[in-house]
Amino acid sequence: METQRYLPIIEKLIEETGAHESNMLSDCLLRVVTYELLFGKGLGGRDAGSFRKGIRPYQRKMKDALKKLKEDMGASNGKELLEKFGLQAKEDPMPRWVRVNLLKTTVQEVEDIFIADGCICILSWKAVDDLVRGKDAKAISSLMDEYITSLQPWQFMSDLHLPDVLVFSPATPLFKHHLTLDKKIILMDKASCIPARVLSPPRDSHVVDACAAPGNKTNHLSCIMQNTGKVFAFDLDQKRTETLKAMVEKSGSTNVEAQCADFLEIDPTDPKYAKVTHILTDPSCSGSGIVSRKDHLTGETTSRTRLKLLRGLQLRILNHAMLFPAVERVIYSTCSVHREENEEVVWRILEANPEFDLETVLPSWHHRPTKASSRNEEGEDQNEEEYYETDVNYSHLREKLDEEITRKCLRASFNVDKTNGFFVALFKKSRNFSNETRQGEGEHTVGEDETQEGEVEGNCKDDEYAEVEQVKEDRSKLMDASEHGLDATTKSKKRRFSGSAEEDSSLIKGENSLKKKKKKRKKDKTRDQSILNEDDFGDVKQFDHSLEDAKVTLTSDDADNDVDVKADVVVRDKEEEATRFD
Ligand SMILES: C[S@@+](CC[C@H](N)C(=O)[O-])C[C@H]1O[C@@H](n2cnc3c(N)ncnc32)[C@H](O)[C@@H]1O
Repeated sequence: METQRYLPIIEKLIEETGAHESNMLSDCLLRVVTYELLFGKGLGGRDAGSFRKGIRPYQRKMKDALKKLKEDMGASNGKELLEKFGLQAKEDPMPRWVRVNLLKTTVQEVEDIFIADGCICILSWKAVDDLVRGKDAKAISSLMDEYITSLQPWQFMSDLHLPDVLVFSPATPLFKHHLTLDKKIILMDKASCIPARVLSPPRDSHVVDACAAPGNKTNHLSCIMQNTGKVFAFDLDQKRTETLKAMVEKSGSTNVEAQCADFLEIDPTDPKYAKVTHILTDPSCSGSGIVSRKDHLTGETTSRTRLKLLRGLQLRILNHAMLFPAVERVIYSTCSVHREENEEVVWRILEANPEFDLETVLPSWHHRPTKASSRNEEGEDQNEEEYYETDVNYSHLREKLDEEITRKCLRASFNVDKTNGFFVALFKKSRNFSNETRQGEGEHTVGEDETQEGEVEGNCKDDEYAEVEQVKEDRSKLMDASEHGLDATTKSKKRRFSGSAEEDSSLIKGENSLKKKKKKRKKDKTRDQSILNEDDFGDVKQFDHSLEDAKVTLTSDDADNDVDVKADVVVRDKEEEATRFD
């Protein structure tokens, strides 16, 4: 790391003295040896013989050049020189994370190629299993931290959590490396490699990548599925879909069908998607976790309105994913540090979809979300009061879900994990909810079948049941409507969002049951009563209205309108995407 800090000075001296023309040391070794010679402990050690030999012809010139540089810059020692170069204040840089594209090569081959290039592998993939065996998540994390902070320039190692990920010392120039250009390695943050690996669709499965461009995770899915089965990859943005398609082709993913489409418009009941069991949702987010941006510190992305809008989109995408009839596992990720886009989304989704439970994301990972009751996760602007104040008071559910989410979801951050800020949740459909149960649900009204109500109550208490049921019914109506084309969908959505919550409820639920539950709920404070009602979805509603308007126009004969409105929706999305993370 120290060599890294001095790198601009070292490179200047190497250039000035012509040492880069030496063919006795590789580029990386030359930099390390120069650092040791000029700023470090020197090259007196017994093992330094061959390095001394390599640098000897330039040793005198280098020392003279450094002396002159210090004089010119008015620095009396190395530390002052660093300051003069403006390097002192630099934070620890991000290590270079690399995912091996297993469709084109192997981890062993990549290790060998970098070693042949003069890099030093301090931990090979072959040694990882033995190293982590018997260790718990906390021990694995601190081991990872020890290794990663000891990485010297041009050194690299295998990751301890993800088998196809390598990590290089910061600033290792990999952008133009032939392995990168050939897409044998993909330069992506370690945290971004977690969702596909955790979703882990088996060979031959059918998978949806709902928000896919530029396609890093799509290719990762293909790798894990060994190019078998099918990945349906969607992205709303035309240009980004082109990038996605290029990525798919160049990276050797042959099982991907990429399409420029709004995932929310994809009909889950289309027979084409009947076998979709795994869905990856990585929707637009504030991007506040991206280390290089740091704009969460300036408040640029933290506007509550913006976060609410994004959360609306994220909720809709996740809810839509859960409508696929055969879906078993849905993974959700963001590169945001905000609870609104992370824990709160999971919270609401769990309540609206009682047939889904959380699964622990990467059990060997230590860093988990902080409980809502304990403040101050780094970088977050929430506090406990705000968290509960802005939302419904979940009473007994609040603690249960808080506990569940903080135990099973995953957080990543630069300070703890040397990655971008990231969040991952894995939803799994519970076995109690077979497809038959689900299809049958639409025909039941609450209260008519106490057994069924009892089953659901296993997931949430009576008071909340009515609202959860309402959302389920909404969703089944949307599915029915989608079978009857655009007009029907529009009508159904209109019904859902144009009327009062009361009107909607009476459309959806058995009157008697509704009255019974409303009477009971009236006793409670208004804010406490619902789990996922229209207010909760205010943000979603806003999105719905925009799509709604679009659809209404689309039903007219005016083809120009058609284009304009579609463009309008895309523009809105693009505005959100202005801060996205690729
Ligand atoms: C965070 S990026 C996805 C990154 C991608 N998963 C990867 O790993 O390369 C979010 C993407 O979601 C797309 N998006 C947003 N809303 C969408 C929608 N309703 N349907 C499909 N794609 C959408 C955006 O265009 C953007 O490309």
